Amino acid sequence: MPQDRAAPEPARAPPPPVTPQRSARKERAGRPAAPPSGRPRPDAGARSAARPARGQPADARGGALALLAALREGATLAEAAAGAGLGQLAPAERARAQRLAAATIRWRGRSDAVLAPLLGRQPRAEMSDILRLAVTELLGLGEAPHGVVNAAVALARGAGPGGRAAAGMVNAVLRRAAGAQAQWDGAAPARLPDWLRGPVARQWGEGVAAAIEAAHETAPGVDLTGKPGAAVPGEPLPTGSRRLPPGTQVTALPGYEAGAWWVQDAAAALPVRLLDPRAGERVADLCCAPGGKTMQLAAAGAAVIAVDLSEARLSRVRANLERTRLDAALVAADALAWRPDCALDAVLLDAPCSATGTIRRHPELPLIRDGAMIPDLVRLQAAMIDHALALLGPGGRLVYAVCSIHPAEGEAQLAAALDRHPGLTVERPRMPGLDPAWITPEGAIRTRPDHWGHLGGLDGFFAVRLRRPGG
Ligand SMILES: C[S@@+](CC[C@H](N)C(=O)[O-])C[C@H]1O[C@@H](n2cnc3c(N)ncnc32)[C@H](O)[C@@H]1O
Repeated sequence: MPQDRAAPEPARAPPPPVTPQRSARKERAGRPAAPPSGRPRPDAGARSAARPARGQPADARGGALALLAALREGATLAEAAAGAGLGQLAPAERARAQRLAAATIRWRGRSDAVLAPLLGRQPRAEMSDILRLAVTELLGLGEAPHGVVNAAVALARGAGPGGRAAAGMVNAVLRRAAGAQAQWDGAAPARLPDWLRGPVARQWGEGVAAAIEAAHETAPGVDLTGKPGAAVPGEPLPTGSRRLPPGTQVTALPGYEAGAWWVQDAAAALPVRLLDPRAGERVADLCCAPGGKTMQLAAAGAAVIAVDLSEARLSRVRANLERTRLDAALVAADALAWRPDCALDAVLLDAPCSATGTIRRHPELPLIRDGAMIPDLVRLQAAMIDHALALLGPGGRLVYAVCSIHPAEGEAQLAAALDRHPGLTVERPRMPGLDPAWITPEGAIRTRPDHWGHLGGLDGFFAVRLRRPGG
């Protein structure tokens, strides 16, 4: 993502887990983890765009184009960057390539508005990417026109058959685009895709849909959650998290080595605060990786069983627990098949979802998803809620959460769960710092990317605390 950091534990999974993952994977006995383990920054100066050798990007611009090409094949930016897309680029160039690609996607509404009147007909995809990247650099990042235009022309020339002919068009279009700052500034942000915009606008109105689109143009800051009493760097946020500027390198900050805190969006930190775990309580974190919420639960002193389907992703939970010297029993299992040996006091279900609340950090998501997965996700979430409730003792509590702004995964999911489970009650949030406007009429927490605009926004999340009857 645009952040130039060796993200050791992002709050959310880098590739948004939009596909329901279920398999008849054999349950493995839990064992305790080993005890003590942006707005994209303007880049200085245009650099030369060397021609890629044998398909490998030669510099950050070539890398950005390789990432944009991978998105057309359905990859996320993180997947593309982790794969072969960036070839042998040095770390600083890789980071710059990622920032450029993310900025190009984030601001595509503006670059398309600038380019549309300058183009006779739509160029092929590679040329469109070269043009959008260059317009983003010129008008979004304020880079020097001659360097940006020369680099784009060189990239166009090297872009396969027809490249030499297209280079003339790229040159002419960009020389005119360089003077279109007013069109850029006045353009609308990229629209949400219809499959998401429709439900969002029906739930909260056209104005909110537009505000969310505007919020998606801003790269998120880096939020930290600390252990109780720990000194945590960054500006304090009302809900207890701390915020650092986008792109902050966290590994050099005080407290990193000591494991005093971890990276977690302020919205992602709310579900565990809503659950309010107590020392000694038996709590399951049913979809735990990469472990931001597991660490919160463990730091509160709960006896945590952290379950995830993916062994590979569980290894990140293990590494995070080691660094923070926190403890949880890790279980690789399908949450729908897993059962503890005795009833639980509480369950945190941070369910697989469309991840549409995280478009600020995954700006490519609207380009690579078509909404077809929503019904399957809703069915999986409902089955997980039912199973999670069955794991609780009488009076036990369940927090259901999703990093989604699709109401089918949040508000409608809650209504359906209450219909299926007579006697189940919603417990309204009582945490400090919560904006009362985020509490729904039913008593759930609903954050959206357009909230906290004055503080830099936060992810879209839905979280609700449910209590089983009895106890
Ligand atoms: C939204 S992420 C969880 C983020 C995590 N709670 C955190 O705060 O760091 C969803 C997780 O659900 C896991 N998952 C998906 N299907 C699952 C299933 N059937 N059983 C258990 N875990 C599952 C995925 O591997 C992914 O790690």
